Amino acid sequence: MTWRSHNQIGGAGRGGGVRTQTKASSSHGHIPPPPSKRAPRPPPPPLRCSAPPVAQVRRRLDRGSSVRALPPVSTIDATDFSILSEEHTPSVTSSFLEKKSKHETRNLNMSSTIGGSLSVEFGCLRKHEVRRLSTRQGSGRMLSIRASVVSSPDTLELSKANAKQAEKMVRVGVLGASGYTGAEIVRLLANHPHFGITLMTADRKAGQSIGSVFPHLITQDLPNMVAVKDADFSNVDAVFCCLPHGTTQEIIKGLPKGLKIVDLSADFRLRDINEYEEWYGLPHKAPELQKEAVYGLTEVLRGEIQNARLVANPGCYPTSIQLPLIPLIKAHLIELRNIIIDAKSGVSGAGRGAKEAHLYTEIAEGLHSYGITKHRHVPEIEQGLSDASNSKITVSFTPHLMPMSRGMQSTIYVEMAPGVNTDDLYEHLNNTYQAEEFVRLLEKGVVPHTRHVRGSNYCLMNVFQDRIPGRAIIISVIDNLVKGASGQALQNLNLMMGFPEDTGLQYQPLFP
Ligand SMILES: NC(=O)C1=CN([C@@H]2O[C@H](COP(=O)(O)OP(=O)(O)OC[C@H]3O[C@@H](n4cnc5c(N)ncnc54)[C@H](OP(=O)(O)O)[C@@H]3O)[C@@H](O)[C@H]2O)C=CC1
Ligand SMILES: CC(=O)N[C@@H](CCC(=O)OP(=O)(O)O)C(=O)O
Repeated sequence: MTWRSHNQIGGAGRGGGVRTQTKASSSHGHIPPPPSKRAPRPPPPPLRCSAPPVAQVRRRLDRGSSVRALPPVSTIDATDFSILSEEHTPSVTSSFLEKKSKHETRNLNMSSTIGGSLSVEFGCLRKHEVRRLSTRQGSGRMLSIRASVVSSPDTLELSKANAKQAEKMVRVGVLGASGYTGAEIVRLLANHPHFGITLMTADRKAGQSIGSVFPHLITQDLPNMVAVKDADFSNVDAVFCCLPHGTTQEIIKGLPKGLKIVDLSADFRLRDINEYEEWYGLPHKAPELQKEAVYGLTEVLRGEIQNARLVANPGCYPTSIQLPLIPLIKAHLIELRNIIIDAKSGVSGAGRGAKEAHLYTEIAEGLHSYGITKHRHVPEIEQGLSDASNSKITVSFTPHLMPMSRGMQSTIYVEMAPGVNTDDLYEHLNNTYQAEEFVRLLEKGVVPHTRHVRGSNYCLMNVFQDRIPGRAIIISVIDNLVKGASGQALQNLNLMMGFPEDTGLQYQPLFP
């Protein structure tokens, strides 16, 4: 019996899934693993940056005695767990376990609440990666384990693996670290096991420390921000470019050619540079790089992103809109005409720079429509939808500013194809995204709200029947700064560097 795991549902992380297995109890309460689990395993392949994770650790939980870590079957940072809390319902006993300090014993008294016997196999845990998995035992009891991995001091294999990991640390530059998306990159990388920030740039705030610009990041021991012109890229393997559009093309053109780049601006998103010039009112200054750029809508273009050097990270509105619409268009479930999109954004979507339209007095206590018929995300949305249909699609799109700091909702009105109903749309989206970590269809009838994704990389969506026959309403929500910007950018750089795409992104939403 297998359970859905982060890696199994995480796309590029599929290389190693977290699996759990339950077993019936023996008279001693000690159940040997099934024969297939006991067969000698081949020696572990070496850890490589570009390889999917290989480490596995197997633990066996025995009735009333202990949680025992079996010897690592491969190079692994092993850790232990202690009971964090227990929850009881008439049919379910849940034990929430958490990692013990790395110097504590591996034998933990599990108490009788666990019952039965359980073998839990964690695939591919990486240092500092946090996973949660649940398994229902034969008795109907539920065991939930929240695990993270730290260095285990007691195996030689382990320290070798750690040394290899350290060698492979990716040195990351954040250009525009004093802005909202740059700060969000710094926050996300604080828990990334393989990416370390070696360079940060700013413009007006050049020369300042991260703690002075963003006190919430004071705990991060990072270099001071420098102006781009003073940046030393000799210590950098990859950059997140979090700069305003228009300034980005020339800066990226001047970067060393060996760098991997994820550009969060709009400068490389439109394949047609004439279209860029028309919608952005600027000449394109790096058309040759435009040809190389890969559009970074991760769940749709994962294969191309993996091999890219320069990724154009999608805009926040286009992300929330294309994720539900592209699969429906590809499957011919909706008509290509009369797609109407009503979208709302938190004010952080506009960046940190002071603008009159974004003053508290302009934003609070009201709703602010803008960019009607001419928002610069229209060509980006239409490019993605047209690619999906192999024909030119046009949409009606109206964005709004909401009196909230972060969050984005797109409410999308579509006509269904003849003979198609909302159950068909639901089933198709469900099938499309069931293996994805970060895109989730809610249960039927449940309404996605921006508060359900705050601070996380999730896109939640659902489909509703309109009162007008043949029409459906799709609601999609993201956090504009995470899945709409820095989170998706990190997902992409993970892929480009050969790591599971969810690395460093396992944040649950902050609620309430
Ligand atoms: N905010 C969002 O939700 C999203 C933003 N994006 C895009 O990501 C990019 C960054 O956005 P965001 O972080 O919100 O923007 P901010 O305005 O908050 O930050 C901009 C950053 O760029 C620096 N900067 C400004 N002008 C220059 C320049 N001429 N040369 C070098 N550095 C400069 C700023 O430095 P300093 O502070 O020192 O002046 C700051 O670090 C933009 O292209 C934006 O459109 C994409 C998706 C969503
Ligand atoms: C609320 C707000 O102002 N949002 C921005 C879009 C944010 C975004 O995705 O920007 P890029 O396309 O530049 O990356 C806007 O409407 O221009």
